[in-house]
Amino acid sequence: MKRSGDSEGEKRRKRRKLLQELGDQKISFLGPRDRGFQQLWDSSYTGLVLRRSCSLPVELHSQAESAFLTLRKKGCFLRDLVRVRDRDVFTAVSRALLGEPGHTYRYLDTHVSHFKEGERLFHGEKTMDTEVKQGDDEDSEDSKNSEGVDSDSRHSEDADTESKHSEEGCSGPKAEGEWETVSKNSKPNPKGQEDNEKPVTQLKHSLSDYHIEDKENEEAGCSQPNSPLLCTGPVKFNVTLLNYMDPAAMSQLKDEPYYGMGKMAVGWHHDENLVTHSPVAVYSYSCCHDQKGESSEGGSSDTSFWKIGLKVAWDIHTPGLMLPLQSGDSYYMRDDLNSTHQHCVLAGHVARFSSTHRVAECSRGTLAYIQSRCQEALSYLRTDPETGSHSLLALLPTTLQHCEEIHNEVEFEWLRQYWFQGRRYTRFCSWWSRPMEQLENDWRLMETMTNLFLVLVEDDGRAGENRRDMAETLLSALTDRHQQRQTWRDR
Ligand SMILES: O=C(O)CCC(=O)C(=O)O
Ligand SMILES: [Fe+2]
Repeated sequence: MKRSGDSEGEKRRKRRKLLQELGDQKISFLGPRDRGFQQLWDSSYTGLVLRRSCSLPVELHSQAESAFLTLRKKGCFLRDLVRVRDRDVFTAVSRALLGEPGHTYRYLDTHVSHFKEGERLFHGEKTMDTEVKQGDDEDSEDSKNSEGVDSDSRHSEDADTESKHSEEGCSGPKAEGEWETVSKNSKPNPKGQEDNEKPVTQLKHSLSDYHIEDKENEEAGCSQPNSPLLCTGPVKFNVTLLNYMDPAAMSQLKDEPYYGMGKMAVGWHHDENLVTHSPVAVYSYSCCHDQKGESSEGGSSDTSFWKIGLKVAWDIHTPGLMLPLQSGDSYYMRDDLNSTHQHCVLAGHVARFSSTHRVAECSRGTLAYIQSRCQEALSYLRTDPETGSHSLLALLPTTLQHCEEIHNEVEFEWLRQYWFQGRRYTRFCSWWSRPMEQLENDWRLMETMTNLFLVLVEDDGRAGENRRDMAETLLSALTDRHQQRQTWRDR
């Protein structure tokens, strides 16, 4: 989902220029209590749709809640170490990724989540492995709010939140004893497993259905005025990224810098790596039902609410929009909203889960894809069945170039990404272990190929032109690999 082809340098320049223009001033933003809010929404934030909690079945809310709490209890939410402007930083929110078997999802340059079909918590709904790629937004430094802390702190943090929630009885309609039942059921009992998987799948299906009867919702007081959903759906979401954060356990949240909207759980960003105009649907669940925020003075701008911030990308003149969310509310970013605008998540006072659904662009992100790429490269390698010795079947510079590109792709986009943090998820899901071993074997054969190419160009007996081309191609591939390996070593 590239909004523009700006290079990092250009973005930096643009950002600096805007910040200079802005000086010390904050840009204005509007919330629901402010006059002109709806007009601003209609004129500058079309594509944003709010779907109130009451438009989804009550059972779905309570099932989703059980699923979230069980996942948290099992430690499935992990903070991702992402790459932001050449720095590695931990996301403030903890995440888990669900999706099709063998599919991966990229954001901000790292494999983050890693589950798969058949595992206890996710059968029926599949988990996957996430790659991260450099963000392309102008605010990529805060594109995901993050802080450089040791990953181990996450464990104590999760433990803290768990006990905190129990103490405060912050579990919404469910009492603590019932969470126990959920987690016990989910272990040995297949029926219990299904109970945990279904809600996430069901959420995805409910949110993918665009045919919301506005009239019906209006009567129930559910609809947001002037924000009809177009009947374009249902859409087939292929990625579910779950987020979790307890603000009480997070002491170093950044302040939203441009508008003064408050503390950010997720900084300004565009969602990356989606098919063009993929809608993004987000279900928001906060652990205490925001009663405090609703009734207190200041209402929606009350800091106890979780809120979404939206802004027009590269624009310091259009006011920002701040949308408070009550537990069970969902919102959609439709049409080109995600590419023309940025969004952030503003932390409320209680712990909150969100289930985000998207259509990821995954043509180069599946296991089947990388396996077939490896086969392409290895088709130029012959192994003698008798001796096991290897030889090259094609000796052209273009073949060499092609093989070395695949070699780099499997090493840097898959193996290193996996070993960097994708592997953390093996304790919940071993699905990727075997395929990764196979990819590593393929990679090893490609190392053999590189050595054979090297022997070839070092062979003084070989004729001039071709040998020179081969040497140049090889040198450039090896230099590139060397640099990339150095970057990974530094990480
Ligand atoms: O939690 C939310 O409401 C949205 C989170 C988000 O922007 C993301 O995961 O990309
Ligand atoms: Fe997002």
